[in-house]
Amino acid sequence: MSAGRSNALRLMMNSAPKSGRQLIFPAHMAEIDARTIAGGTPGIVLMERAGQAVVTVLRGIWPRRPVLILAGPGNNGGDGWVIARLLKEAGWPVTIASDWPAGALKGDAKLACEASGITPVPLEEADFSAAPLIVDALFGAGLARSIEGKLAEVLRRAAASGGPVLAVDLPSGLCGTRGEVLGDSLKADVTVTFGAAKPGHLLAEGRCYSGQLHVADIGLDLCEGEEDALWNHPLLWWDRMPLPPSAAHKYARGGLLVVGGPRHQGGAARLTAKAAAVTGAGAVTLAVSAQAADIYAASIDAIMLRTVRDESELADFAASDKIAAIAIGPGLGTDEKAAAWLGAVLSAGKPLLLDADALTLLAKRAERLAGCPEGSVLTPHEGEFKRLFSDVSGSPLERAEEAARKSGQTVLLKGAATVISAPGKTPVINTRSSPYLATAGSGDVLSGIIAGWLAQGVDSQAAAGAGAWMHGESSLQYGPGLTADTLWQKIPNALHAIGARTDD
Ligand SMILES: NC(=O)C1=CN([C@@H]2O[C@H](COP(=O)(O)OP(=O)(O)OC[C@H]3O[C@@H](n4cnc5c(N)ncnc54)[C@H](O)[C@@H]3O)[C@@H](O)[C@H]2O)[C@H](O)CC1
Ligand SMILES: [K+]
Repeated sequence: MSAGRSNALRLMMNSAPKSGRQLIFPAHMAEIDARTIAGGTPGIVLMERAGQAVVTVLRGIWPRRPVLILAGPGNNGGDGWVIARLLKEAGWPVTIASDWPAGALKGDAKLACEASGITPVPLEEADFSAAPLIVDALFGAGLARSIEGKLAEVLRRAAASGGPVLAVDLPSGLCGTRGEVLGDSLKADVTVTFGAAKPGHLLAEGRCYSGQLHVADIGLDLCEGEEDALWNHPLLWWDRMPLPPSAAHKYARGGLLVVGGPRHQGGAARLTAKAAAVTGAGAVTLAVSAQAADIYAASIDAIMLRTVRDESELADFAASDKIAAIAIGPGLGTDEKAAAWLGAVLSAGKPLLLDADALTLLAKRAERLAGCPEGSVLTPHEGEFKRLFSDVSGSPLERAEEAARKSGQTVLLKGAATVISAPGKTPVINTRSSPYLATAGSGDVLSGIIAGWLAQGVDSQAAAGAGAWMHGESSLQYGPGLTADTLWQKIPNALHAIGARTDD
């Protein structure tokens, strides 16, 4: 990416540089914390900065009001004690509820507690009746087991109070690695985390429990490239996307073959083809059988239609110079003919976008997965994933990574947070999306966007990352009333949003 393009993008997206997209597991963050302390920054200084960062966010959102801080036995609780002291110094009415007074604390947390000069009330006596602003500093990165008993009870009382909640680092009870709630947790309106977001803030229940996420820089010794995952953003892939040269020719901008299926399923492949064309593939051709051709022809304008007699004619066309990539699966069907057509495109050696029925067919004949051309993308939802990789378990992040390793391809596992994993590469988590995307045909549009980039020569990981982000951005631009029929019309808005203009 030229410096101009990069800077323009940063300005346009109002975003931090790429390092701001790092995701770090809690256990890894503890190592970074220890490294930073060993490098000469005392732990109490980090805790002071963490507390100060929380107070800055808190005061930027809420005017002065009663605050109830729930403080735990470890350093998350220590942050809570720093926050209590700083708010008290600023004249805020602060109560701290904790079963761990100074005598029960160790290290920096003990220092922070002693410096506050505040005596805590036991958690059981925490008074939520006035719906105070609740600061959840019970457990953070050190959560080691399920929250149960009277700790779960205090979280339930806090939730029932109706007061707003700010979580320190992680909502207590939320697993920062997998995003699952262990026992019980407290939904936060705002979460302030330190150094980098954790995968658990985004995966599974994490997004819903974390609320608005703020990442505070507290001077941790965090290196570029040591992240466990990346949070999807155009900064991760935009420099790998082509913009059309001034003298562009349609085939030079990428020929895409979309394989259609039977008459009654025609809509899916058409949506894929339209989305690919809008994404910038210069020439999109739908290949269909003679029996289905009239149905397909009825509602495509800029898409070319090619009637093929059988799999050998399809294989010849797929292998031709005009085709740079192939999308297959949406509306393909799962009968013998569909299986034969899938076999025909597998043999062409072009990057494939494999979705829907193509994944179902591959699950039935696992040896075919090994025959997929390098640089292909698989886009399973949970059900398709289970059929295709029945022996792979774990969190979405772990499963996508294992599936990418096994298949040798880029795997995009769809979900509330979509995970993209390419063999040997850092996985990417996409949360740019809207719930309105949960509608029939929306996946066909995603396939089209990814295939549109593959046809333009973009590598599979970048194509999948861009696909997930643009699909989500298009849905956000659309808002309520979204249907997959017209979602592709918002793809240009998504391109504009990321600054996809040719340079003057
Ligand atoms: N580098 C940073 O990000 C910084 C983080 N800070 C804060 O420190 C916490 C992590 O502190 P740690 O002491 O490691 O863990 P916790 O405070 O989260 O909890 C450990 C404590 O809790 C007990 N425990 C764990 N799970 C349970 C449970 N389910 N029920 C009961 N008790 C439990 C465990 O035995 C320990 O006693 C991080 O989140 C940040 O908030 C620093 O302040 C700045 C640098
Ligand atoms: K917490």
